[in-house]
Amino acid sequence: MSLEVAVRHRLGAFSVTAAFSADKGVTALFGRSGSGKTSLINIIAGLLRPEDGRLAFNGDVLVDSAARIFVPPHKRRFAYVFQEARLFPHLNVRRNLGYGRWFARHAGAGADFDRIVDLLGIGGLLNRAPANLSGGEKQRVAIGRALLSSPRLLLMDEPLAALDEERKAEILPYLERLRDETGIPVIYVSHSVVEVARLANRVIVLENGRISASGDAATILSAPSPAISRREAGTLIEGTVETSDVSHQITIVCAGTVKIQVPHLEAPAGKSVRLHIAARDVMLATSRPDGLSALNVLPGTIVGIGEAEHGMVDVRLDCGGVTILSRVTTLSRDLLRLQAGKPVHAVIKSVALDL
Ligand SMILES: Nc1ncnc2c1ncn2[C@@H]1O[C@H](COP(=O)(O)OP(=O)(O)OP(=O)(O)O)[C@@H](O)[C@H]1O
Repeated sequence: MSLEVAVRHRLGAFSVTAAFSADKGVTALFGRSGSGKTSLINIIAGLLRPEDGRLAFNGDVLVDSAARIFVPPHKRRFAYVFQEARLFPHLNVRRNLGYGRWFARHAGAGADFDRIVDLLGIGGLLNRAPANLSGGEKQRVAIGRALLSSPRLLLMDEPLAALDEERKAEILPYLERLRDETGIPVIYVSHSVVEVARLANRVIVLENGRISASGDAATILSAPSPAISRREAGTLIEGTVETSDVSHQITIVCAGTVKIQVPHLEAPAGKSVRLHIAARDVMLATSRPDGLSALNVLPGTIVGIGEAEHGMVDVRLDCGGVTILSRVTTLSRDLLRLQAGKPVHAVIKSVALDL
């Protein structure tokens, strides 16, 4: 599949100008609040008609301002999942799901009801009314309804933003299954590094209505960017599960020449995993520390040190071919005489797991 976008649109004082293409897998539109993500996904959905530009899906032209072509949303065969589930309150879950299927029948493509119900774990909810579902369950039903319309492309605008951390964690594995098992390409709007790190194959960074960077998730999320808040800055590491120590509930993940211990994973050896290590969770030591409870202490070399901001700097390290970012105070930088080329040890306090 291929989605080609080259559009320009003004909204009051704000304008979006973006050109990119997306293929299979999950493409994240990533950026801070107000950067234009929703405007851009609405243009793709057909909810906004761009003043200028062209949009094509698999060679099928959906928008061409010069040729006055504008295919309306319902004829694009794209499904849209919003921040809130927007279920029909008077219909039970089965009938809400059936609504998506009704569209699919009319589009001539049947979708496998049981498979999607199973994929999203909503089999036990079919006779319930939306009012009696948790936020996470409602959102899973909304995703199921979208999938049952047999879309050519699934558009998701911050589908987890309205949920608390626990509910987000509950839904993320279902989104991963959706990505890995359905083959439906997804455009996923988010401002969360954790979600994008976990789900996206490719990331398009938006700033002030313009694309400021794009590329694979590991590269984009590991590079300094105004789209990434200082709280979330860090590095994304691609690794594979090596072994598990069940008695200590620890799994060892290999990334390049480095081994990283993480909380126990129910995953077979060889499975690919992504780890997100936030810079604020990495301390530096100029010699190997002893008697420390942190499990991961990686020797490395300083590659570079960023600009000071609010008395803090980001120190970029090469640890056996793996890039790690550490946030330290400017006072520590000076006391430890940190500079490029200096060998140090990175003490990792916690690793976020992105299975
Ligand atoms: N109809 C409109 N008229 C004028 N300005 C608009 C209109 N719609 C959106 N904007 C402005 O365009 C900018 C981008 O909005 P948009 O919703 O696309 O950003 P976003 O990145 O999705 O933000 P958020 O993450 O907060 O949803 C904002 O400054 C917004 O106020």
